[in-house]
Amino acid sequence: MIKEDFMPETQTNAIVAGITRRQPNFDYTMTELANLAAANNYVVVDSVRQNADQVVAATYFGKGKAEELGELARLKDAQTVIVNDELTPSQLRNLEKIIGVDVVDRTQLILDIFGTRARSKQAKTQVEIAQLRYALPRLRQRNANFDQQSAGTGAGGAGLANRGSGETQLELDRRRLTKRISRLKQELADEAKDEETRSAQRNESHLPTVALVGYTNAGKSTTMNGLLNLFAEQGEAKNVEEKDMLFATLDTSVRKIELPSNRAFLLSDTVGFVSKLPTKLVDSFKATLAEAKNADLLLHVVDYADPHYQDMMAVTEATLADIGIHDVPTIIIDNKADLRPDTTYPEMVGDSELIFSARDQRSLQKLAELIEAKLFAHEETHTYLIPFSDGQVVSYINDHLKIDATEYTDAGTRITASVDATQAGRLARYLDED
Ligand SMILES: Nc1nc2c(ncn2[C@@H]2O[C@H](COP(=O)(O)OP(=O)(O)OP(=O)(O)O)[C@@H](O)[C@H]2O)c(=O)[nH]1
Ligand SMILES: [Mg+2]
Repeated sequence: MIKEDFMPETQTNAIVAGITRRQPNFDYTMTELANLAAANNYVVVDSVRQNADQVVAATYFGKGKAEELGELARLKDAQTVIVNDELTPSQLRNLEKIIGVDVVDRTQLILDIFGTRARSKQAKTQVEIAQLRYALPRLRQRNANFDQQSAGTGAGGAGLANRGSGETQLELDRRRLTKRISRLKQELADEAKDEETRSAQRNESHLPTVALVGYTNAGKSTTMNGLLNLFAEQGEAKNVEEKDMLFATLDTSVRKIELPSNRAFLLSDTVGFVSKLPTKLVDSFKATLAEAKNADLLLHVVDYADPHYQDMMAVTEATLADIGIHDVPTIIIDNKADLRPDTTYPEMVGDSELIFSARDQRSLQKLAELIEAKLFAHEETHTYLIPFSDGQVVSYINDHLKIDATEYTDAGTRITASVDATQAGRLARYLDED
């Protein structure tokens, strides 16, 4: 298990604040904002909302509300106000002036969490690009009160902020930042090319691919590990990290799963989603999410024990659509059923949804069966007669196909097996349909 190395000496009190336009999931996005804040080591001391049909262009909140927030911050000893949306640079600056404490928007908060969690070079680069793109238009504004920035909000390129004064210095900073963004993008593109090659090599046997997707902390990594522990080949069983925290996984891991029937597929685990995931971040993580895009089957893991699970599902579906993932067959996994009272599991709901617990062997078995049924639904069963002289064909079948029967006859080995279209073509000349 990887140790958290982000532990500020002092915790910062924060107030979370949002504008509701009476959208149905508003309460939920505020709860989530508080969770995101907690994940960033803020202590949330209050939650404030304003009902409004639209935001005020200059200050986001109305002036009265902003002043109220300032008073509340002093009353509650909060050093930061966290806003439930991405603010424009000028809204951020104006609000800070009125409120008198640091203002952090939802985007900054999520970027900070990703910054803390990123381990691999690719994840770090992806997060840094998103952070720099966020910081670029805010360079001047954030500079105005740079000295007041608290440590907890420093990930947005504060180190690159303009410390000098005057237009020239600012221009210089901007140029330096822009240059760094394009260099990082180039690095990422080069890596993506390598990754493509690697993934092609990994899948030279054209195994079907299955991708875990879903909300952060839903149990994707735990499901991956459960399947690995039951079905992975020796040496392929290296577990991924599972942890009770938001965005534990930022990289994509791919493992081979070998089913008892002899069939195999590649399973990938990747970064989770959250509502209003900043588009810059989604953009940056396109390479990481490519596995899901190219998958034959998606496993949409849902935290079925969370009262907001339906909101979370909607967010996941919207994010997938955003990334351009449409029409991939999907199994919905209602996970953590063990935490729900009076819930029976494993149990199917219709033919593509499974009430499940990643900590339960029978659930994992059932999931494996379901995946197998979905992936290989298009297969046909044929009987082949292979002469003894073609022993390598028998080996191929034994290694790659699901076999229903084997019989040794005078003319050769008679095997009944399931094949997909390609395999059917390859084996056509051995067909023995008497
Ligand atoms: N009780 C219970 N806990 C579970 C189950 N599945 C996962 N968990 C726990 O939920 C937490 C999150 O699990 P992960 O597998 O790390 O979640 P994830 O979807 O990979 O999350 P991210 O990588 O952050 O997106 C961990 O503490 C798991 O032990 C389950 O079926 N039952
Ligand atoms: Mg994970």
